[in-house]
Amino acid sequence: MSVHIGAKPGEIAERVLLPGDPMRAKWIAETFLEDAVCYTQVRGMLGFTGTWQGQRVSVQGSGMGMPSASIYTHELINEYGVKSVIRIGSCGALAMDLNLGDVVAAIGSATDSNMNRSRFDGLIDYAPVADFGLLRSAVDIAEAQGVPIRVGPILAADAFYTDRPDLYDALALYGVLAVEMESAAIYTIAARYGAKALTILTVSDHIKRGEAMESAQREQGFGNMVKIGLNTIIA
Ligand SMILES: Nc1nc(Cl)c2ncn([C@@H]3O[C@H](CO)[C@@H](O)[C@H]3O)c2n1
Repeated sequence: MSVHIGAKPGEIAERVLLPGDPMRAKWIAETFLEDAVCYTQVRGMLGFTGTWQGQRVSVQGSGMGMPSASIYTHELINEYGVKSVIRIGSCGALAMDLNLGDVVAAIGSATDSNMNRSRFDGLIDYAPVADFGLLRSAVDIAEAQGVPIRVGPILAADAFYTDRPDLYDALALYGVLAVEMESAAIYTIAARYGAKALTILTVSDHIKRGEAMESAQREQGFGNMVKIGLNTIIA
């Protein structure tokens, strides 16, 4: 086992979906995977391995925020030989032409986190980006599933509650579609250690319009995203 994941070698598939919420990892495993087995309950951050269309896939909770997501991404790749990760989660929309329930694929991820700045002594703004092959597959698969998918840059923020909504307005002028809290770390660590990464999100809130999804809507909306994620990671 690694410091934060209680799996034995070989118990985690090379392809891993990363929801932030461990209870959503459980829901995905129980709803979509065949023969799902829980391989870790360390700190309540559940992980499961099963099969999707006959292919081994794992689903691992990452927790909220880049420090937590960094720990799980690092250990999955470096201790368990994971080759590709797809974050699936929720986001708050900034773009006015996005609506609740829309699906977004993050081509890149701006961040206010210091985690990347400190990697380069604050001298270089590293650009965390998605793996192109996973992104292309996700777009093709989403279209085949009849689910429109919006591709663009997002913001991975350290704070959920911000005092600076004016900065979000400025980012929207540069085409930033939405806000979440993990993608920049997942992209950076996957690139650093030679794995592929993608983030697919469902718009659960509209920050500018002050709208939020009802919980029932969330489950249905997330189902489309999960299927896109599963079909993409085995493609
Ligand atoms: N900053 C932020 N803002 C909004 Cl409006 C969000 N909507 C969903 N999330 C995601 O959901 C969790 C916070 O509820 C985080 O993991 C984050 O990635 C959001 N994170």
